[in-house]
Amino acid sequence: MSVTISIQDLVKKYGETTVIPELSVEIQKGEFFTLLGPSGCGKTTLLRMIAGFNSIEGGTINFNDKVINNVEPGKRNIGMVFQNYAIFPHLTVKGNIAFGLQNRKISKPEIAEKVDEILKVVQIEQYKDRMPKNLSGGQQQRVALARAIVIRPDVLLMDEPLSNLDAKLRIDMRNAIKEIQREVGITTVYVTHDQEEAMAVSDRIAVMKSGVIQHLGTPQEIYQRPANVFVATFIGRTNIIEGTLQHEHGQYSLQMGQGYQEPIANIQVPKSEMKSTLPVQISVRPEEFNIRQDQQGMKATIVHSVFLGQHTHYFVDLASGQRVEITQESQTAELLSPGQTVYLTVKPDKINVYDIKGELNYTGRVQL
Ligand SMILES: Nc1ncnc2c1ncn2[C@@H]1O[C@H](COP(=O)(O)OP(=O)(O)OP(=O)(O)O)[C@@H](O)[C@H]1O
Repeated sequence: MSVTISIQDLVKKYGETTVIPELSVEIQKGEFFTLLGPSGCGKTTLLRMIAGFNSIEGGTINFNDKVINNVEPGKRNIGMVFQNYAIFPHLTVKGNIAFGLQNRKISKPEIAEKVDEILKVVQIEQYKDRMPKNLSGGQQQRVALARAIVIRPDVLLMDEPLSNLDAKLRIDMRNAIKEIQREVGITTVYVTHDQEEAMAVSDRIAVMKSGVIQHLGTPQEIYQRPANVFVATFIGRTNIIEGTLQHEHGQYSLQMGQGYQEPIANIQVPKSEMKSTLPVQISVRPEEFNIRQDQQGMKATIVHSVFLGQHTHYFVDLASGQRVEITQESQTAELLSPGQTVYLTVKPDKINVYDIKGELNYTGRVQL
């Protein structure tokens, strides 16, 4: 029941093209682990390798201590849920869920008991005798999930399971999936390109680009200290601003925009790159700016505002001409008007400073 998945130096090639070059990761027992990244980054390819549907051109996949590279898919004890449900249209809900058990030499009363138990877990007991065509998309997806977990798999693999559902149902279902996964405790690998969905369900996320894991961490770590500019811009919204990092008497300060300099702690620049002035890219999330009227900070001009109830979203031009997005709690004070001059400061501990290529986060833990 439930395994650790260790992936070592895994390589996937299609003909001459390498889609995954030497990927290593360890997915913990019972963990909800998500592969997140843009279309074509190799999420599905990696999931299919874990399932056994794709050949492996190098490296190993282990379930606990056992190498499963050459174990056929049917013998890996895996449950799978796909985007298109893949439930049998000619079987009832019960029939669909029982299907996987009927091949497993389990007695009929025992099958009925297991099916009833799972119907409760995924909360579709009242539909057990219905045909799939008489169910909503969300209910069909619950059937698919029930069918995948009723066999008590060691690993649950899900590939974009919610993408066919409408926006509200997607949110309800992702909460349901998270709850059910927690209840049954199966090691789960989940594929999505939707960063909000990934943040909502995952214990840890691997953000991928071109077959390479760019950042592996908890949703909080990935949001607050993205490893590089690609991750910072892929997860949530952010502003990337050019600036310079000054180093004097062992202290760092950040120059951003005209006339705005802020001492900054927790900076680690590799010795080989250290200069007294280093051009950098700075990532500031919209909610980390302070808008001020007291001439402290970067001078900027309000372009327009969008009132969203609890929050107001401002588009603001810096003196350099760069437009940034700022989210503020809507206060009782009046909205700032287009054309109005304001001053911006940022919370220094919340910003991320990257090398000029955007590849290395000087603010995070980096290898010196
Ligand atoms: N059978 C195949 N033959 C050749 N190339 C393939 C094959 N399957 C996938 N690829 C390529 O491998 C890369 C990774 O594809 P994959 O489907 O794993 O991406 P993905 O991250 O799951 O994308 P999406 O979110 O669009 O499903 C892509 O460049 C794709 O074109």
